[in-house]
Amino acid sequence: METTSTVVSSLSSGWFQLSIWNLLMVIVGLFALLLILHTISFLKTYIKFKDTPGYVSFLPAVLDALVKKRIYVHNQYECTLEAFKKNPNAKVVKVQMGGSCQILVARDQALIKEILVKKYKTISKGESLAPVGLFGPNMFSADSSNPLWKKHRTMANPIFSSSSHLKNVFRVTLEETKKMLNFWKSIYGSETDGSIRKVNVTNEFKSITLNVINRVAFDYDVGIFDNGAKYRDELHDWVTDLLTGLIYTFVMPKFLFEYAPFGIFKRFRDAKERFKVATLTMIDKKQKEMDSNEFIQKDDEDLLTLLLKSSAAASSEDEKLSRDELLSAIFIVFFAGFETSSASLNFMLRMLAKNQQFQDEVVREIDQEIKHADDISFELITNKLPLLTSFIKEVLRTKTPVGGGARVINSKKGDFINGVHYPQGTSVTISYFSQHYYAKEGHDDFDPYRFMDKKSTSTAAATSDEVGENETGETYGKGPMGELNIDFGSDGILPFSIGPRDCIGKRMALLEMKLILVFLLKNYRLKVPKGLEEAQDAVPETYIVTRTVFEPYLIDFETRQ
Ligand code: HEM
Repeated sequence: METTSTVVSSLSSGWFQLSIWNLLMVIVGLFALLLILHTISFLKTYIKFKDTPGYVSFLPAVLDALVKKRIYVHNQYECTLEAFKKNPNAKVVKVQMGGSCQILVARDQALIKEILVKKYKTISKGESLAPVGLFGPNMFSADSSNPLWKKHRTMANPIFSSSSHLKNVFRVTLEETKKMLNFWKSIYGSETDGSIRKVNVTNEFKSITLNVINRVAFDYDVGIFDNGAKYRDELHDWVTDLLTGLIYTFVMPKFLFEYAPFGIFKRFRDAKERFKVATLTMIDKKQKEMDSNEFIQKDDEDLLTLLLKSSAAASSEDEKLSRDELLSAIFIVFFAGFETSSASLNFMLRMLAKNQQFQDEVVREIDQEIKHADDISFELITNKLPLLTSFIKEVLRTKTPVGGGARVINSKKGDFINGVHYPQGTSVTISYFSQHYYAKEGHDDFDPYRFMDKKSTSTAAATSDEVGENETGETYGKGPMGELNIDFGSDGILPFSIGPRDCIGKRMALLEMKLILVFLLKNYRLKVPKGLEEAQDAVPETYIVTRTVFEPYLIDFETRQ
């Protein structure tokens, strides 16, 4: 009996030892197989792009970023700039990480124009940004050859370009800025002279840009400033879950977002559902309003009204907008329309608070033009205050909000870039980040006067109210934006990209940001809070989607006497 049990136990422990050993062998074997496959893929890619100079890492992109302790997107931008620096004469470089490789373009305005303007249909978005189409393809995610893109872009264009709509942006922004200051006073408290201290501008500007985009584009009042800090925080958390989850969908398996009952996956699902319900309610409310006799025709109709009207007028079912299409159109304007502007404003406020002497000069410029904050006019914002305009451009240059525009070679025959042939499927990115570095030599050399002497070289319709497109789709004319216009030709920067796929909201963003700055500077002196100078200098910057900070910027708003 004893002998039998000893045999059994020694057998089973032997089997156990054997199975652990086997398991280890399987893991080592799998790892070796993965390594071999990875090496083959790395070598194949290396050989395919061997003629293009650049940055090469054996590690896949996620690991390369981990090793450098950088956020994934930020690492891509820094490696691109490194590649350009290492190859001082190159206009085209590569960034190869593991088996994937991007071709990147900067330094040559003619080449950038050729790709973004002339070739926008062949070197286009492809499916690279498909995940941004959360509720189906939209203006941002759809390829240039997709008729949906042209349809949505054409419908939305008047909202973001015409004089009457831009004046609406002006009016709404001014109203919201005043409300924002009262809101700040209620949550941060104010001193007897009205000064407000240690305002977390990184967080606060999200509220105003959210409010403005919703009112302007959808005639919908989110009302953040009419409710307390709790409502604001809850709304910010919801929106953050939606946007963070969206970014993760680019790099993590899809099924996690559909089924995983925990963490960001669940929060993202909940946020998406909440967005859907809120938006459909908004659509139904607007539709009811339009169906009722009380509907008032306005010449600055919002995007939602335009979309619903054009869908109602469509002659065939195909031309009508489905509910998902409407949802998707609304989502993209909301998504693209607030984070970029609030992040840019954050850096603008910080630069002004940090550079007191420069702030003096800007304030002098504003004081020379207007006596009182009530005198701020559309004309003042669009056509005057050249120093402030130059400052805004310099912040957009050095703190490039969107670091690159990803494209894919779509034509079967491939395409030539700078004389080199690249096959179909090659990822080609215009590196706005690197272009801004080379645009005026010296990315970190912050010079707010840099753009003072640059006059726009836009030829057609420079003084008219119209903004148009030439035969290649390049926008021309300053239109209602007057001098508040970024011209790639003379300024050398492209924070809003150029060509038919440029930022549809660029005029709105510039107007909104400059108006908020003028209103704040007319009423307050911006300062870094006492005792926090060093800590604020040390706040690290990064890119998550747009350029941002790891910790918030805090600003004192001291009432001007
Ligand atoms: C400082 C603020 C902003 C910056 C820096 C910015 C930047 C950009 C850039 C660089 C692109 C092109 C991306 C690419 O090359 O693929 C873009 C596209 C776009 N932006 Fe903006 N943006 C800003 C504000 C806004 C606002 C306020 C809206 C409001 C609607 C908006 C809506 C869009 C849309 C819909 C597109 C896609 C257009 C298309 O593909 O046809 N953006 N933006």
